[in-house]
Amino acid sequence: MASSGNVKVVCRFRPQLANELSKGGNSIVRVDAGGTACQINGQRKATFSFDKIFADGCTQEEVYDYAAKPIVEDVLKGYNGTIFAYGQTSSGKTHTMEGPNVDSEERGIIPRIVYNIFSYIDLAPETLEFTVRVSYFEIYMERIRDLLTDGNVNLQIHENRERGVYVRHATELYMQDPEDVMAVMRSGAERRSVAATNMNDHSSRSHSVFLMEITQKDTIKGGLKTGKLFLVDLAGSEKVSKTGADGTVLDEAKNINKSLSALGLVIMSLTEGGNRQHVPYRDSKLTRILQESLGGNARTTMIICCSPSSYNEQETISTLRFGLRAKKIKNKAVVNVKYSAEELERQVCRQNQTASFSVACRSCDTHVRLLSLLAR
Ligand SMILES: Nc1ncnc2c1ncn2[C@@H]1O[C@H](COP(=O)(O)OP(=O)(O)OP(=O)(O)O)[C@@H](O)[C@H]1O
Repeated sequence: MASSGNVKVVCRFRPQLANELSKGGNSIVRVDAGGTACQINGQRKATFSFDKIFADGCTQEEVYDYAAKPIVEDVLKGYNGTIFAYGQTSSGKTHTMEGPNVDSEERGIIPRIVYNIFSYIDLAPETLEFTVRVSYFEIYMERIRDLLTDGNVNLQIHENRERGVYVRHATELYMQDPEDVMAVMRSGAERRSVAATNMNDHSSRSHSVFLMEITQKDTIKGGLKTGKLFLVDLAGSEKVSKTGADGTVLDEAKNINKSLSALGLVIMSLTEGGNRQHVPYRDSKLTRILQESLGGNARTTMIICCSPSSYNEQETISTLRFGLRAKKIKNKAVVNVKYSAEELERQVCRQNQTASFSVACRSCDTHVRLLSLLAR
């Protein structure tokens, strides 16, 4: 089953932070009552529309319900899904994806997804057997580092027909319950590259990718359905004059800005009348890993995180423009299913029986045998 659709773009404004207020920043954003348009009333006046806009004061649950829940439902039907957070440094990406505390109402999208997937599994019929596999890595200075083990610091990206684009030798762990996943996330988060800057005491210096792969086997009909879910917390773009970056933090900032530019170029080629035959996915590790999520076989939601403060007006407008472009990307998602030989036979027979011209039994048998051989 295939379905085409645009990337869904959700915008979230966080409250003003102390450092913005201390610089005399005032809120320049007004979100309309319908929650799909916002006005920026700063030095520049502009209006932007998205699938949904959350003003500061919205809850983590509201963001999850709109931005993530439908993608989780799709992944459980066998589609690939991606949710990623984009925005300038300290705009609230990690707050949105993980939250400040995974054990409270303030928990972010990833812990909510994990608990929801396992409650779905608990309620599913016993004839379905599930496996949940996770990996967790970061792209730091254009190198892929495994966050689930020490020393695995320069992983390579490969592609084949079976798996599509994947990170070779990334640790993959099978999970039994949500607490397992949360423990894995916590230990991965401890390995993440974080630094203090003038804009954020815990600024992520890498793009992190938390990948969950859910496979369901129908023990009666046979056949396997697999949905891959990419949960991506991007490093924030930053103006080094504002973050005060120097030394390693400055090198990190240059790499972050470079890979975010590569992401911008990919989005530009997929939209704005660009040449879809030559989308520069290979220009950065980030865009290569997100290849299927941007213009490919996935349901994708992008959450653009913004500051409402006049202090960050320019960055907010540039993030909102980025979101507008991303909204034009078209994906074509298909259910990843492998039928058993028996199920294929049943389907061919059904098709032959409903065809308007009748096919001789002998010919039908021939087809059935051929397809079941192919399926083995
Ligand atoms: N919706 C929110 N409500 C309350 N506080 C928030 C919200 N969003 C972000 N914050 C606070 O703002 C600060 C920066 O948030 P966060 O670290 O999530 O930003 P970020 O976009 O991930 O930054 P970076 O790109 O530098 O890693 C944190 O102290 C966080 O707690």
